[in-house]
Amino acid sequence: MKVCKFGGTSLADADHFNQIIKIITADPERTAVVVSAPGCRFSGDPKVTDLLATYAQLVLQQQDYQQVLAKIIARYQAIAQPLGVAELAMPFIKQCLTQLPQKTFKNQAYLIAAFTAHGEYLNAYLLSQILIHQGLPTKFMDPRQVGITVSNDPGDAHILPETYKHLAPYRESSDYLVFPGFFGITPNGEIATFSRGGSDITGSIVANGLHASVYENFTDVNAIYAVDPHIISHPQSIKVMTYREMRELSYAGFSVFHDEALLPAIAAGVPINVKNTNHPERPGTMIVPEKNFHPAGLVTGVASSKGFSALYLHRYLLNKEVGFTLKLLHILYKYDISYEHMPSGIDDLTIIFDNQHLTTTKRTQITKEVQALLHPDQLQWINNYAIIMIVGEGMQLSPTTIEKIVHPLTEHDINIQMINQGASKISIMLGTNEADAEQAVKLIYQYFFDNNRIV
Ligand SMILES: Nc1ncnc2c1ncn2[C@@H]1O[C@H](COP(=O)(O)OP(=O)(O)O)[C@@H](O)[C@H]1O
Ligand SMILES: N[C@@H](CC(=O)OP(=O)(O)O)C(=O)O
Repeated sequence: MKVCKFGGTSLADADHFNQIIKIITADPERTAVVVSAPGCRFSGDPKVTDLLATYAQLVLQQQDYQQVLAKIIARYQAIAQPLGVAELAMPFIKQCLTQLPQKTFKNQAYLIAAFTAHGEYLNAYLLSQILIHQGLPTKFMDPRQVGITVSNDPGDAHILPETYKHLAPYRESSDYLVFPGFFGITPNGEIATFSRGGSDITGSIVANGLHASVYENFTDVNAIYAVDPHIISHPQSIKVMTYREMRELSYAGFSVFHDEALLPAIAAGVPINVKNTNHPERPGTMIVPEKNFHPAGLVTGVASSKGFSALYLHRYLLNKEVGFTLKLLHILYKYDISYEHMPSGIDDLTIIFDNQHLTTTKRTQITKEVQALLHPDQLQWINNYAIIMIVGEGMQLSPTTIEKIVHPLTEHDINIQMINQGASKISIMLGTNEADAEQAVKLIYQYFFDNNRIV
């Protein structure tokens, strides 16, 4: 059995629905399907998930939501009508969407989760109706009935292990199984979503639970490229990469695949194949376990991510002071703040935070407490911080990679604020100003990949 996940752009309109049905029916192994909500049809077109988020906000602010509700219904209508299922599917879709404001939710975060999850929920329902209409035996895999069970974190849920037991009975199914991506049901019966882009996570969970031979992730690009195509046009494709290379690159900005979507597939040893919905005949990128992997070059990919802040602390003899880091971590724990990285030297320590987890109030609280408890000689916040991740299994074999990375940057006067060579030896992380990040990525990419030069 193969699990196919289709992203929002692959489900944006009726033509794309026809295309994905061709893909599903072209291979008898493709029986499990995971769908996102309808995505952008053209540049500037809102994703249904974003329309649903606006709908939720208008309801919370007790403002008129009729216009956005009509837009959401119209997106489903525009798919259902040409595919001949408007009469069959639209009454349920309209009813679900219209009744959302009358439902009661534990708190605002659960309301937002339930509204946004309906993008996937109704799209999976719609695809099921279309497949049934075309005479294909199909089950709509409603997460509530199937038992896709997630933690009590409404917008950032994690899968609970019982889900895999609940999926097991469907392994032998010969029907098409259509799952909505992006959300599950908490033990208390509330809807909770994964973080944005989280339908990739559902695909991986389903691939694990159904013991799939492969997890095919269909999107709108031919492959995972060695660099974000928004930074370099027509970059080199990656043919094969390892799970851990992908994990590091998706964490640092390769938005094509959610960084939390690797774990379930890894746990079950399911290879992932990222493919283009519009060119399914192309091989795409295979993401595989480390064993038996032979790197094609030193570096597999270069990613960058903005939106970080760094707290720099200097204290003479920091290395000799027992408990300094412990006290610091205790302060972060007290204010419920996670950190991303913590490189340190003999007298210095830098902690890098993702701005999404750091409110202005929390920042003020930590600053005061660090000053009061740790008495640093110097404390400085570095704003507009970006990280750049250079990743490659091949880097383990060469002691000179760091020199090759740093050289083009120093030649172009790019100030590197931090260098962190991961314990895994397959990645090197740099910290720069946000303003320099894109240029740095371009220079590193050009050095390692341009003119088909694989170093
Ligand atoms: N290294 C990369 N390789 C391929 N695509 C990338 C990369 N980095 C960012 N992207 C972007 O990811 C997009 C696909 O992800 P996404 O929009 O989430 O697709 P989907 O709607 O199919 O889930 C591509 O269109 C591309 O712009
Ligand atoms: N629709 C959700 C989940 C998702 O994964 O979407 P997509 O596959 O279009 O990235 C979102 O927009 O976040």
